[in-house]
Amino acid sequence: MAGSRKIDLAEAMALGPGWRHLCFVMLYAPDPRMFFGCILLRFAVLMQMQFDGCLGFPGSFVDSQNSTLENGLNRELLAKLGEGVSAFSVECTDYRSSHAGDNPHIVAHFYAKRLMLEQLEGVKAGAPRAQDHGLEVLGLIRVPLYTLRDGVGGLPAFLENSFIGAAWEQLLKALQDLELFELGSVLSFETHSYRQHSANSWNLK
Ligand SMILES: O=c1[nH]cnc2c1ncn2[C@H]1C[C@H](O)[C@@H](COP(=O)(O)OP(=O)(O)O)O1
Repeated sequence: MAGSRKIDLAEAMALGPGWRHLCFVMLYAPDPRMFFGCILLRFAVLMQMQFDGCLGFPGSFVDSQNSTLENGLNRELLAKLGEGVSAFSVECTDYRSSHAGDNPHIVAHFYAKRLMLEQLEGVKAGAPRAQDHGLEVLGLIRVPLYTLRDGVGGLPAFLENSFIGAAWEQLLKALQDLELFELGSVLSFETHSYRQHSANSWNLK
């Protein structure tokens, strides 16, 4: 979906039945714990490993004709992540952005939902019992929001993985907008991941 444009929700919903709606969500929670006794974890941010080895966010196409996008997304989360998601619901008032691409006619909606750490842990604990676990979704991944002393380990190395669709851009934009991580320290125009993804950008500005 290269060359997509940012649109607001009302405009997206007025596009008509020829358009399909993709919804994904980044679940995250403040995490005050320390890693190895010296690395502050800051936030727990969840992504998932897909069946094809790519990293992405939970979600999929949702039916926008018979219910709201958020209801469709919440049902999808139940199938992909299991009963742990019944402790909350994603709402249109949460962090959200929408991008429309004309060929094919798809609108991609990306949400971020802030949870309490216990809720996030509940999602992780329940995921192995979800309907799609082990088939489409191989497991939940925690995004490392730190850099190791070598300057490579942690988030910079994580960003070199393979990501599906616009997941790489969505992750970075959300980390930046929600001020979960200071990206300037890990992302330079020289990095492989930056060059790789900016060439296939969804222009998520
Ligand atoms: O996390 C994501 N962020 C952005 N785009 C994504 C993400 N995960 C998948 N995708 C893209 C890839 C495909 O173009 C569509 C649909 O993927 P999926 O939900 O796997 O749909 P199917 O069941 O395969 O139709 O979204």
